Amino acid sequence: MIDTVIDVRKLGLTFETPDAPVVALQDIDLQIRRGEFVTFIGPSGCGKTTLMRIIADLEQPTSGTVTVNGVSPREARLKRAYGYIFQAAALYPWRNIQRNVELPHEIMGVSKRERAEKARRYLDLVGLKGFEKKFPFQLSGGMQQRASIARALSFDPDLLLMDEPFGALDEITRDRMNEELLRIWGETKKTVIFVTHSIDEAVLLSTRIVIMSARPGRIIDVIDSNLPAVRTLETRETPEAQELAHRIRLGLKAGHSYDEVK
Ligand SMILES: Nc1ncnc2c1ncn2[C@@H]1O[C@H](COP(=O)(O)OP(=O)(O)OP(=O)(O)O)[C@@H](O)[C@H]1O
Repeated sequence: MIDTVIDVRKLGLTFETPDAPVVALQDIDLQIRRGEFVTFIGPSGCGKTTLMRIIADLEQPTSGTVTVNGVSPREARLKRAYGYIFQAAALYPWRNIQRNVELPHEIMGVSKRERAEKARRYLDLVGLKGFEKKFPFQLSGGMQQRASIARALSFDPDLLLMDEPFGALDEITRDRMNEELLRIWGETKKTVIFVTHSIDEAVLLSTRIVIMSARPGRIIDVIDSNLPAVRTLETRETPEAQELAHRIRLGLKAGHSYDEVK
């Protein structure tokens, strides 16, 4: 099994627009190993989503190379090598939660019994046991987001791409989701790439923090976390965590971007 899950070299993307070219990403070099939890943090517009979209084959770079598990993003996508979780839960309102999780398996021709079993197992993992028959509108935002996480996990991808998945949630729900995610990550040992605007969230979750600068988006610092592997919400209050948060703040400031970050 290849240990380097993501290998990004000299990556750049310039969008051609009617006014002027927009240099979204420049000279990005990044390697992510199996089992890491890597967070991208930086000001709005620095290219975090674009970088994630290139990894997911939703956008093509204009220079440089990317491999996912040793193959091109396109091949990785066709092999369903990753799960992609967006900021807003993308659930079908006319299907109950269980049938939302089942849908992609249904399209792939998985038997009714097998897909029902999968959906139940992953809904249970994200703490939604007992809510299988509810429709999205009957659930809170956090529960809907957990349902989309269950759907992404149900393929058992080794890699999870999470683009500000908890950005729209209130702080209490967000804390719960952070705990939930720490637990799932601890249990499943997946590689996670996570985008956030929150320094606290980056500190709590990551094994490595990638700080990006304002446009053109570049990596200005990569910080290894020295926090213990097993964490709770209280870990954020430890001196080590405070020190890490401070280092992230300094990194963002060095990129002249701190004022734009919450
Ligand atoms: N299709 C596109 N055409 C032109 N410019 C684009 C396109 N997509 C993104 N951009 C620009 O590229 C830059 C990076 O955008 P991106 O969405 O990746 O930033 P981000 O760091 O994820 O921002 P946020 O934190 O606000 O989500 C921005 O300046 C954006 O306006």
